[in-house]
Amino acid sequence: MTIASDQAEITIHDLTVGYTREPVLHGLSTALPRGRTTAILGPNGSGKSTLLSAIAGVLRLAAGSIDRATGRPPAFVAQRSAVSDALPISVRDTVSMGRWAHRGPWRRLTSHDRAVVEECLACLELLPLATRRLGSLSGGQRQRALLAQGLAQESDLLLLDEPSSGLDAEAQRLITDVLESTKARGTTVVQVTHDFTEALRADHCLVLNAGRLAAAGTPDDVLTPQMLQEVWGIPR
Ligand SMILES: Nc1ncnc2c1ncn2[C@@H]1O[C@H](COP(=O)(O)OP(=O)(O)OP(=O)(O)O)[C@@H](O)[C@H]1O
Repeated sequence: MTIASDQAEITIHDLTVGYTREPVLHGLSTALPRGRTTAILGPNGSGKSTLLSAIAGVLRLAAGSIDRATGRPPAFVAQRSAVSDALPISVRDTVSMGRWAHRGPWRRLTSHDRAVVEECLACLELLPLATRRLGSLSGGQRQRALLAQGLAQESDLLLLDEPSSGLDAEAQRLITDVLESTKARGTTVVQVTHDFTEALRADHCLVLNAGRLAAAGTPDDVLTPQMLQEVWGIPR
């Protein structure tokens, strides 16, 4: 499925990007629909997180372009392993940092900022943990805190690297519900995932294989038995 240019939030043209001189992604061109959920799938090392980081603007492109329909900075929720355990900040402070995108670092938050923070804590069921140190939380609790920080940015583009991995069923359901209501408010959600069930709920899928785009389209179009065999080696 191709996304019409007036329906695209992100248009990627001939993207080549990597960390060393050897590129990880090679000549990738595609578009991601606005106000919808896109799942980025592929085997380990296929370049999913690299693509997400490139969209987030934290990697310098070796060639090609990534264009946004809107100019607002995206909210980027990295994998939980990217966040140091040593940070001596509370869960509420962590979520408040999401407001820096609007206010600037260390500025006093307005009453509106504080209301957004409390709303994001509540929607991820974090109010009972709000005064706890981020580093003292379990992995799943911390993952929820980082998602709440991403939501507090109120960006129209939410980028998530494996938001549900390692979570119990209840936390996964909570995150699914939160992402659904985020999309319902018009936010474009892009998430890296290894979970086919999660991908089947997305509106759009990108499949990467060895740094190249293997397929793009609706889950039904893309997650075919042939694709599962070709990319993941899952027997038909
Ligand atoms: N910071 C880095 N420096 C150098 N190489 C990196 C870095 N991050 C990733 N790579 C390399 O880029 C390639 C793609 O990695 P990436 O993390 O994008 O894959 P992925 O599809 O997200 O993998 P996974 O499913 O294991 O999370 C891998 O070969 C990896 O070793």
